[in-house]
Amino acid sequence: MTRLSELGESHVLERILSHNRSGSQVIIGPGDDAAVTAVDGNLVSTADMLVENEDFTRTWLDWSRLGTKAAAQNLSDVCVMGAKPHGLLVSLAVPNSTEIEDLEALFAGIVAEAARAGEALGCEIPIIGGDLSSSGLIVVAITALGTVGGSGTGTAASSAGTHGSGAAITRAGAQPGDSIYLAGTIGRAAAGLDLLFAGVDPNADVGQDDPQPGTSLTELINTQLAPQPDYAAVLEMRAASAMIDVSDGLSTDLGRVAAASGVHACIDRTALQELIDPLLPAARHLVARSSGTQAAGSTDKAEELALHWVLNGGEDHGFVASSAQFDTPPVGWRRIGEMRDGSGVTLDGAPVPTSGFSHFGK
Ligand SMILES: Nc1ncnc2c1ncn2[C@@H]1O[C@H](COP(=O)(O)OP(=O)(O)O)[C@@H](O)[C@H]1O
Ligand SMILES: Cc1ncc(C[n+]2csc(CCOP(=O)(O)OP(=O)(O)O)c2C)c(N)n1
Ligand SMILES: [Mg+2]
Repeated sequence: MTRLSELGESHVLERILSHNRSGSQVIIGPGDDAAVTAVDGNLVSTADMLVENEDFTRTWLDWSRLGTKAAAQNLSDVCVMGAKPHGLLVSLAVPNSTEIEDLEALFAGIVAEAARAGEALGCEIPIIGGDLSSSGLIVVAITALGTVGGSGTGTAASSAGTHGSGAAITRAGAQPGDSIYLAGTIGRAAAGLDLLFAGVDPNADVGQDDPQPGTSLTELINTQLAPQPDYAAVLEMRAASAMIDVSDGLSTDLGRVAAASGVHACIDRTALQELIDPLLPAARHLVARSSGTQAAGSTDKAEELALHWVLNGGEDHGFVASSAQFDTPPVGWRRIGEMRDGSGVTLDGAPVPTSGFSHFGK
């Protein structure tokens, strides 16, 4: 085990970049003052960071999964714009005492998730640069770059894209009459976070003899620690009027689409039941732990908690899109409601308050 303080910056860089892959669009990669890439189309850029104690804690820290999460949260943002990613800039601040093997695991996690996204989207996504610094707290900040509107480079065709968005799919194109679709999951990462905060043993018996795939306690925790967005689903959503990545929770993120588009998003509770039911064993377990009993009424509380996770939990990086172009949902998507005239978000007609995550608490 070698600490970064024993190696110095250039050797650290050499070790971590040994995990990187090349990309055919890279003209100048890591090593010069800036990277140069050949792009075709309009540039799409996004940045998201993971900060220790705000987005993860050292107690749960697994460096490889931290890399997965940092890459996933950025790649999903590029992808839901209907763009194809072509490079990542990775900026890291870590303590001097960090072991190089851990930093290598972080990089390998980023590279592996970029490869998974690249495979789904038919592109190469190398790390093209970044920055290193030392800090008491761990910060992983990634900038992801992609393009839309080139000669066949976008991932999805947008009906909104023709109206001044450079072929990108924005939050602002939803129309009354559009169906609302969800790809991937919502609620699992939030359940995982509550399990982690409660210190639940992932192997605890919660009466799930045969859990649905992805919903054992371990898998819920893993969705929080290393989300796996369904990038390929975006390729199936060929005619989205609006699209967003659910990072802060459905209530907040669908609310953003409704506000930007000037429509009312009506969610159908029946459609959410398939997302709620698999979370009930974890919810019952947490409710029973906090009340110390299996008291009557805890079933209602568990249902309430599972609905809360589904409505307000982000971080699975599910995708929400609106479109009027499909009779049946495209592969990988489920219909969860409809856009109407008006404003705000409702669940079976009842207003859904915006209760998703906000860094500054409000
Ligand atoms: N420090 C900043 N400087 C400039 N723009 C920012 C900054 N932080 C956030 N934004 C922009 O505000 C918008 C909302 O940010 P955010 O909620 O993080 O979006 P997302 O959920 O898609 O990551 C994004 O377009 C983002 O680029
Ligand atoms: C230790 C810890 N506390 C709280 C959370 C919950 N949390 C942190 S960030 C976040 C939402 C997504 O993060 P953000 O930076 O807002 O991503 P963006 O919306 O910018 O994509 C949530 C639910 C967490 N994952 N870990
Ligand atoms: Mg962000």
